[in-house]
Amino acid sequence: MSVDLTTMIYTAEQVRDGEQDAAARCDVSMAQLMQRAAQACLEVIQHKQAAPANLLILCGPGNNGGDGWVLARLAQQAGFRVQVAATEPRSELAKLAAQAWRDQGGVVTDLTALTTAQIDNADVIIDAMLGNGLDRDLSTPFTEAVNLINRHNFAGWVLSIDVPTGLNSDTGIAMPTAVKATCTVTMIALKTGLVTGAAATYCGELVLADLGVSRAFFKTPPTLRAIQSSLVSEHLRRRNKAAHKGDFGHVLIVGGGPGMSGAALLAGQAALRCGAGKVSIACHKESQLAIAAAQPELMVHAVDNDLSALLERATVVVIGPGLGQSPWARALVERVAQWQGAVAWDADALNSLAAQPIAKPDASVWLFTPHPGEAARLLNLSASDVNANRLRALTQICQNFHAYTLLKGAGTLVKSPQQHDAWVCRRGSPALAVGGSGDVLSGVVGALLAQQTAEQIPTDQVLAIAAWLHAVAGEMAAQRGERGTLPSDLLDELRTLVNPHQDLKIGA
Ligand SMILES: NC(=O)C1=CN([C@@H]2O[C@H](COP(=O)(O)OP(=O)(O)OC[C@H]3O[C@@H](n4cnc5c(N)ncnc54)[C@H](O)[C@@H]3O)[C@@H](O)[C@H]2O)[C@@H](O)CC1
Ligand SMILES: [K+]
Repeated sequence: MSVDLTTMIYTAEQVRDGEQDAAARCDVSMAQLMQRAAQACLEVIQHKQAAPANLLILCGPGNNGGDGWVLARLAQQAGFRVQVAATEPRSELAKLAAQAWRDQGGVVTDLTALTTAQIDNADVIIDAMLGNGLDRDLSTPFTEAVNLINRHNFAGWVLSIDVPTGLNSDTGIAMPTAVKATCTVTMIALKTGLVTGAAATYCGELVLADLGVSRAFFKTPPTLRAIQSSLVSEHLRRRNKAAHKGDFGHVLIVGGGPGMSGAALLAGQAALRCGAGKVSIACHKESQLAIAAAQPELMVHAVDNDLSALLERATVVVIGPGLGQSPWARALVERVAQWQGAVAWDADALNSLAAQPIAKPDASVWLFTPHPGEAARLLNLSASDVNANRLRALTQICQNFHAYTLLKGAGTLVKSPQQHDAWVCRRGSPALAVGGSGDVLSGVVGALLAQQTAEQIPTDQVLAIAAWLHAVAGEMAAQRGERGTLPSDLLDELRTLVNPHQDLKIGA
């Protein structure tokens, strides 16, 4: 069976523990692995830049530096003009590799004396300062080197070996700054910190170098799995030609408080565009007219605090879009929390649960879609605590609330309460960073829940599929410009994406 190695993602500890074992099983020594790591980097450089070009290789104390020292030697042999600026090598392999570079006549300057002129003279900077051994905040001389590399006016490009220096390879957090690479060549396996958190700001293009041992390594179960398009196409097949609307569920969206009709409308439109059989909206009386006028396919009900009749007819509830935090909103939250079925919680519905928790009935399935601020409120933390370790925050929400959870933000994470590993969405666009985007996502979740039976979608895959659809719709809408894309622009794209098997050309 073929495995897409870029879909399985590991912590630094898993890579450290697993790589030695995998290397032994493949009968490869650690020195050979380092040689292969350097060779892989050289191939990436040669692909982008013909020799002779000026390479400046910055080497740190550990084996990340070791990769840099070996690369220096190989690159010089391949005809590049190579300069090395380094700190004292400390690991045995790095010491040997540094000696081999000097034996070849290579010149070394001290990293503490790195100058702007050295940087400006380079066509390519190779960052081999620190890799997955980073265990504390950067300090001199690494901070200064990172700042020099990140200067806006550097005309060349930057290759980081394994992990951009300063980026925590587990959390994707800069400690406190990190190299902004054009390209990161990571060894053996993708690390969690390269795909979530602030990773997208620092990693550039990600290249996986398997060093000939990845397949042995991948026996280790991953911490994250990348959501792939196949998950969508497996479940959203062509519809049965004899289908009727009752087959595709009835979504009840509870939200649309005074002045916030748009949020409920967007959620309702997304649910319709993603294939829900029927969509009702329970909103404040002040919002009813605006929503009903905007989308005739929506059934719009003004509610006080009695949802009983609507809940009886619903197969799925989405609560939160434009709900607000009034006593009216809280009464609806309390009523929905008692309902036994699948409930997608978002926005102020999550804030309400955070302020006054309510236990989930055993027979209910709850799905949460917080952004980091809402996640922080659910966990009684600050948003920066959540961002410091997104995977940990996600896991805690799943456990504390027994809820399937999607944590928004670049590198959206998804986890179910029963499973050890989590999903990461590697797709998306900064175009999605605009109010209303989350409302569309909750409508997508509602539509998938409504079609769960018809399409046989396991509950633990609903949020993963929703995250992918929303992210890719964002990418598609952003093709006309990231800035200024509106959540309503996603609706047409979603319609295309939820019909992956349909050839939309009209025949004779
Ligand atoms: N072990 C392997 O199988 C392979 C490892 N490779 C390379 O080895 C790297 C890991 O090597 P190491 O475990 O030696 O780790 P690193 O080379 O990332 O760094 C560890 C060293 O840096 C120091 N350090 C950590 N944080 C620091 C900070 N903020 N400021 C200053 N010094 C700091 C540590 O005390 C230690 O001396 C990988 O990232 C990869 O580049 C590759 O050669 C491929 C094979
Ligand atoms: K590095």
